[in-house]
Amino acid sequence: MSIRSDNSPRSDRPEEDAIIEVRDASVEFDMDRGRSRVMNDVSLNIQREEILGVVGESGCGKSMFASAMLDAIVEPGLLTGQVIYRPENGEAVDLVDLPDDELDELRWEEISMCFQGAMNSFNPTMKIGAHFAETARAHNRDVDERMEHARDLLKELYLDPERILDSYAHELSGGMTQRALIALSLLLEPEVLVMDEPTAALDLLMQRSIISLLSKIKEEHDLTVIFITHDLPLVTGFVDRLAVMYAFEIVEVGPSSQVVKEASHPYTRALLRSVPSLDAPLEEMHPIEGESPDPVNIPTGCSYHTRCPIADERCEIEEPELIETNADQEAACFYWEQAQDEVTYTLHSGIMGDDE
Ligand SMILES: Nc1ncnc2c1ncn2[C@@H]1O[C@H](COP(=O)(O)OP(=O)(O)OP(=O)(O)O)[C@@H](O)[C@H]1O
Ligand code: NI
Repeated sequence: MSIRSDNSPRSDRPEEDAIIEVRDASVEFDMDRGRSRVMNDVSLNIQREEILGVVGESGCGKSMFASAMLDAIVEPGLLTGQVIYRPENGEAVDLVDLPDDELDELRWEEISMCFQGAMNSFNPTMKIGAHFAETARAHNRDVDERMEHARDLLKELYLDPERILDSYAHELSGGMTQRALIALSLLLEPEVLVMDEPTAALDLLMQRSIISLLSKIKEEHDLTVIFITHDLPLVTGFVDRLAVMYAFEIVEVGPSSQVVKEASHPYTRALLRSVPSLDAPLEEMHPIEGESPDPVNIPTGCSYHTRCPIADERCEIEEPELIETNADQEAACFYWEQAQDEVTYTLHSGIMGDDE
């Protein structure tokens, strides 16, 4: 295994701080309609103990990115590039060419994932408790001792451990199932937790309460969290950094509050503009016009040029790289400075989270 260190994005902090380095990672599917590239040369350092939010429209590749963090792309999808995991005390490994048995060990123990749709993550014929016991057993842990830990985790998530462990998923509410899944993913005390739309099916109150629980759990367990969502305003106050995906690529990344206040990429700006305000009249809503790209037919040049109000000929031909636009902030746009003037948006209350 060779680990390259030359092409890290400029604004990222030194490599030693990164717990996961994603380098030129792509995912392809061979389909009847042609080859489909559903993640396109993504490079990003995930810093130890940060909360990284990954946002973008439905179908832009967020779940592919999440699955790549565990080399868990569904068959027959093919992941290429590098996903280097750097444990605090130990040798770095590239998950992309790690043997299956080592990968199985690393999942849950080092990098854990809550997949999209908590309900489907539990086997309907098994009680919740059996999932915890099974996970401990599969990783050769002392089951009694781990079940004790499971009870503590469930309590931390304001659940009644005995009731939850003795129930089937369908006997619980969506919020309870989701919290039980979070507890399960923390059972083996992982370093990194990847959460794919963990609050999508829940009401706003439950979404907010799960997010505040996650902040607490993150501090207590020194976790690195990758939080995937299509709901930008939900996470801006909670995540340290935001990565914005469009058409299977990261088009902007930077400190969350800075990206929200001074977005560089026209797509990020359009996304912020499209956020509905609770008190604004309907006619003031601005959904992003046009359709999100088809992975079999990605536009040439900048893939956003077909929807971008400031795109010109250059954007149709040349593909923009991520460039630094602000301290620790990068965007993939030739005309990001122009976008500041021409793609306007207003921030309304709520978008920065409750505490700002
Ligand atoms: N098994 C598969 N085979 C082929 N293409 C797939 C497969 N799963 C997903 N895709 C395609 O990959 C692209 C990225 O999908 P992905 O699930 O990562 O999007 P997403 O951003 O997570 O969307 P959502 O917000 O709806 O969850 C989409 O165009 C999707 O149609
Ligand atoms: Ni998804």
